[in-house]
Amino acid sequence: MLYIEEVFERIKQRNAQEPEFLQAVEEVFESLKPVMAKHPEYEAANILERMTEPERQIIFRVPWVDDQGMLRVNRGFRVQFSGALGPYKGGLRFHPSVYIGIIKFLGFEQIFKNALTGLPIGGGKGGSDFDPKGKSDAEVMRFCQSFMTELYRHIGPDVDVPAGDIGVGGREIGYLYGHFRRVRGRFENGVLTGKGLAYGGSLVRTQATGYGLIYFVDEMLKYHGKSLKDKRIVISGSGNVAIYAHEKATELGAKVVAMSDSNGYIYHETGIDLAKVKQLKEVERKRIKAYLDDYPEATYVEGQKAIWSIPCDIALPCAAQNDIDYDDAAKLVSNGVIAIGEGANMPCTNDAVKYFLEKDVLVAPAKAANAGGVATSALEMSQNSMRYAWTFEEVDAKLKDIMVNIHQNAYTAAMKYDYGYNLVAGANIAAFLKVSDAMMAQGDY
Ligand SMILES: NC(=O)C1=CN([C@@H]2O[C@H](COP(=O)(O)OP(=O)(O)OC[C@H]3O[C@@H](n4cnc5c(N)ncnc54)[C@H](OP(=O)(O)O)[C@@H]3O)[C@@H](O)[C@H]2O)C=CC1
Ligand SMILES: O=C(O)CCC(=O)C(=O)O
Repeated sequence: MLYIEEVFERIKQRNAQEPEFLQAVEEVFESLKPVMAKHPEYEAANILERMTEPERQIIFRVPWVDDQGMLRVNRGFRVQFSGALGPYKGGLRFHPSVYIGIIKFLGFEQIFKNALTGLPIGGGKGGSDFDPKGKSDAEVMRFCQSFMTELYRHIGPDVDVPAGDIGVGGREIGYLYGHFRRVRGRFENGVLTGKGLAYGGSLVRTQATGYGLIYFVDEMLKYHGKSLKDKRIVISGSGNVAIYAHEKATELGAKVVAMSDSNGYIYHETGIDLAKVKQLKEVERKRIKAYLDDYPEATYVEGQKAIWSIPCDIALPCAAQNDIDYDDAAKLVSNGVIAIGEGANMPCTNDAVKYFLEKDVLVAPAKAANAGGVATSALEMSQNSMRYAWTFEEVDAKLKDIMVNIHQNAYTAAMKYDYGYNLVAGANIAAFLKVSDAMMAQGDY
């Protein structure tokens, strides 16, 4: 058996209850076969087994009191996966589906994504099975304070720097930072990113993942002599990534005809009014169905999956993992899709990605295409260290440069290992080489 297969067998045995983590590892290992064949030194150093075992995993109790005075208990997680390139860096997800396997898959992906940014950040991820939906601001605050009461001892600007992910946005980061400052007794704002502008946040961080995704997709299209102009786009989700992907895609001449939340999707043939979606989601925290109150001519369909039956040129899954499976991929292809931009983490199953590539659909893989968020977080860390703030235009220009470079590096790595224009393999390889060389230089850890 090849080394890569032997290691995967051991990983399967050790993590049998974590299908999402195994899926993420399998996808990376598949890409690495020619690299391992060419570089026996990685096998000799058992790099793959080291890279797939987190450096540290913290699981903790989060008790909090709801508005009725009931004491509730959730579970908190922080997985510090790899510190080879810099402080652990990655978001916090608050969602009822969260368990250790989700946090490990996200943390594993984050190692590679962060390496692709070219900035000095390691990979980590955290979160809780707490559901912020339907909770009052006071309940969310009490939860965040209790969560930070444990987390604060494990993080720091040079140790581990959390940020947002699903269910964690500006409100939650504010409560988390307020409590960190209280228990630490010092203003140390480089400990979290995605902060408000008044206390050390960076301009463009809110927009960064969505904008970065579109900069990457645009680069991919340009490489093939195409552009976003007049393209029909379907986006799943209507959260942070989805909203700012819509904003930038529209600015570049595309038309977004559908968006969703976990209850269903809206379809609006003349183009979805983003200002209305922002008001519903960022201000009122309502369901996407309420879009019809202002636009009765639009359609609302219950359930998430059917959104992929809508004919489009470009599909941007920006909600959760495994959103597009093989059947969805087949529908998208038969309706003429030309490109997929993965805004979410691992939004396509491995067989869906394979199918798209077989059918010559351009795939912008998540680790590369949604790296703009964490890259801008790293820019926020730089500004905090300097006690300085760049303008919107300065940060946006850096973000764009980073996305163009990631595209170039993924493409170069794919070509070098005979994958052609396969950015899924190219991104995995470029990131792997960077992390593994840092690990080799640092000895046997
Ligand atoms: N924020 C960031 O900077 C980055 C985010 N990502 C990834 O992008 C994706 C979206 O994140 P973000 O926009 O920040 O999150 P938000 O919480 O802002 O939005 C998530 C959106 O996805 C919808 N959704 C649909 N199905 C699910 C499901 N099963 N589980 C959770 N959400 C679901 C949510 O609907 P509802 O409200 O009904 O739950 C909501 O519209 C995630 O995969 C995240 O990991 C990647 C890189 C950076
Ligand atoms: O900004 C960050 O640190 C992390 C963003 C994130 O969670 C992600 O890239 O998936």
